[in-house]
Amino acid sequence: MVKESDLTHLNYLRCVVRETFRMHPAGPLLIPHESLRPTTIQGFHIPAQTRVFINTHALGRNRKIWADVDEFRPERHWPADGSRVEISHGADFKILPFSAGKRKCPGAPLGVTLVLMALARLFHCFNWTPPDGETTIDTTEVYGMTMPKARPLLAVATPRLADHTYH
Ligand code: HEM
Repeated sequence: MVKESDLTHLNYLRCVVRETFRMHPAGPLLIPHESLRPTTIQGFHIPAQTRVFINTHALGRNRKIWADVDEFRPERHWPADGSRVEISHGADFKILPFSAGKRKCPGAPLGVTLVLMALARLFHCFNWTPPDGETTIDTTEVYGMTMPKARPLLAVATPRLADHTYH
């Protein structure tokens, strides 16, 4: 069974999770913040006490940053030097699933570990197919403070390991 110590080595799975957060961030506008003092960022003036939203959903679909934005393509995150794929934001700030800075999600390491572990075990233990008669899995979302799926996920799990593994 997959162990926590395996997770740093599962680089393709890490790409899958990063790509999922690029396309489907849990909070599309993160949590609203307020500027304490006036500032200017890349020519945009932000007065003090302005409510600021970070549109991380738009960041993940920004065509100046990403090619083929609507394609789920985990390989795009594969590091040329073989280093570990970063799922929280890296130095380039190209995705911000947990926000950044001093109010960044303090649960990010735990969140990343739980998501990786759940997926790793589900992929290791089962083959997954769409329900009978369907060829794809519907990933349409509802926009709001969070982004739940529009329709419940329906997928068929078939065990792929020896029986005793599941007890
Ligand atoms: C995949 C899982 C998770 C995601 C995608 C996520 C995402 C986020 C985001 C986007 C924020 C807002 C940051 C901002 O203010 O801009 C946040 C805040 C926060 N998260 Fe998470 N989170 C996850 C898991 C967790 C876990 C497991 C915990 C606790 C064990 C946690 C605790 C918190 C807390 C306390 C804040 C508020 C931080 C503050 O305002 O200073 N999160 N999270």
